[in-house]
Amino acid sequence: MMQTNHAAHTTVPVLELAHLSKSYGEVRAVAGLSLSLNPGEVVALLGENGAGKSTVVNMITGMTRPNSGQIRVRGKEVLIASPRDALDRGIGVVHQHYALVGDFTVAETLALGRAGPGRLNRQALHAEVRRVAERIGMQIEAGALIGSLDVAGQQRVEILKALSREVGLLVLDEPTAVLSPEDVARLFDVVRALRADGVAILMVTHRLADVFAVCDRAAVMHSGQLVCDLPVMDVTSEGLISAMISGSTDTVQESERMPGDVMPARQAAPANDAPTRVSVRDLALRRANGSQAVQGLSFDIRAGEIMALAGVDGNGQSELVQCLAGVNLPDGGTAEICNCSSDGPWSPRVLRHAGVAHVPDDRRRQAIISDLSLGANMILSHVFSRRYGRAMLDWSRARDDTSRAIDEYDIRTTGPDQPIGRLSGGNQQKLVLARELLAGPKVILAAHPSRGLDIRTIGAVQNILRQQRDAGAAILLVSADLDEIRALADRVVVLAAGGAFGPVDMAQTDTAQIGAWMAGHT
Ligand SMILES: Nc1ncnc2c1ncn2[C@@H]1O[C@H](COP(=O)(O)OP(=O)(O)OP(=O)(O)O)[C@@H](O)[C@H]1O
Repeated sequence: MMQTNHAAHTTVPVLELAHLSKSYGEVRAVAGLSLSLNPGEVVALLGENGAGKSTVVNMITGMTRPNSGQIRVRGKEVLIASPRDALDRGIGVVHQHYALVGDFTVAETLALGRAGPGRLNRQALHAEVRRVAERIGMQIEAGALIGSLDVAGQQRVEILKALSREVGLLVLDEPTAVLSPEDVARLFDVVRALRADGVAILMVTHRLADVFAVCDRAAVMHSGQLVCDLPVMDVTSEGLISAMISGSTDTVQESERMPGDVMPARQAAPANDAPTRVSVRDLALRRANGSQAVQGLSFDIRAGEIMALAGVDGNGQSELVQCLAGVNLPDGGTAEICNCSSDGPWSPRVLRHAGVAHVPDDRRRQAIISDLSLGANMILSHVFSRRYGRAMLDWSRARDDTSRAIDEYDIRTTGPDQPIGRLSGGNQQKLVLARELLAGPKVILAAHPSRGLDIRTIGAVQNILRQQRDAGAAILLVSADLDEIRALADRVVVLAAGGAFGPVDMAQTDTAQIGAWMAGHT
């Protein structure tokens, strides 16, 4: 178990990074970064997309090696050779993408990867899960199947997994991005319990609310460098935003801001006679494992309207979006999009042809091919439309579109020929958005469009979605982020606890009500 003795807290930092640098070819991802974390300290690591945060995490957790500089764990210089080596040294990490196996129970998951058959004693394992969970006030059932847990539950398992080892530092990579407000509050309770236990926490986040809610210090990166490292009580949101955007805590010049910083008013409510573009009636959907994901769901989306589909991941949102994108057929009821019906021909090809754009929720598995260039990834969604030619590929048009997207979306890359897997996560997401919105779609299925994006880019992306809406697109916005829903949606439907709440006009509800529905309360 991790240390529990407060008397054992010393001033020796759990982790010290000294002049750490990492380059990928010409790109200096991290340049001379020094940062230390004391026991029981919660430090936020902030920065725009491509600032170098993941590279720092990767070096700390043994995913990649620094080119120069030192890493010291409890005062001793170390070379962290692998993720297992990091764990052996007391450094645990909870990534954004959980690598859990659905058929195992929580207790079995903790046992995975440990040597020795004696370890698989079911009772002992269950007792261990309960012991670790209770100590940090976490609610979790040792016998629950991973596949039956929602995303917040799976995150709790990942935290438990790390804590079942003797962890002095826990790295949380964008832990709140996928959670409902209630689950965020629960996570923060766990973070506070860990802090009280002397565990240091490094939290990578794009959300300033996380910083002020639970962090002790805020460390901001800009272009690979640490430009601010201050106690949270000494910083303001404006100062942090300035540091992220310009690398200085001085006030940001107007010219440095992106258009999204200013939220334009709604141009006009969708006309009552606007055509219905998406219609879902009594829809039933199953998960891949056969369980019921959605039942009795009905709503319409008209041209020029944004409907938010709120809820914590795992409550049927993925199944719904995949059905509306033509990947799956409904298990019951019907879906109609732009005069195509799920009772007739229904496939991604048919629906793309009808004008449907799709920003999937799982970028790495569904939206991009990492080894291919940005230009080739640009082509992926437009193969059926023949935008880039029929028999011969119009490569120069694809490159032109990609170059324009790089400028418009401020994508940090060496150019259209760079493999997309080399970009930071946020910059990959920007290319996916640019590609999907390129051809003026009639319907946009946008699953977590701003997940992983920095605060400036989120504003810009929200403005682009508003422009598309004003140009007549019908938009289904899948989101767990109440600020995003409030900023964009005209109406909202919530999927939670196997049921659907709404749809309801945003004017007729408030974020407290939506948050309560997301938690499954009526
Ligand atoms: N494997 C790689 N090969 C080449 N370049 C890389 C690689 N990984 C990261 N980079 C580059 O290093 C820089 C820093 O990327 P990093 O992923 O650390 O940023 P980040 O702050 O985590 O961004 P985000 O918020 O978008 O996740 C970027 O310019 C990125 O393109």
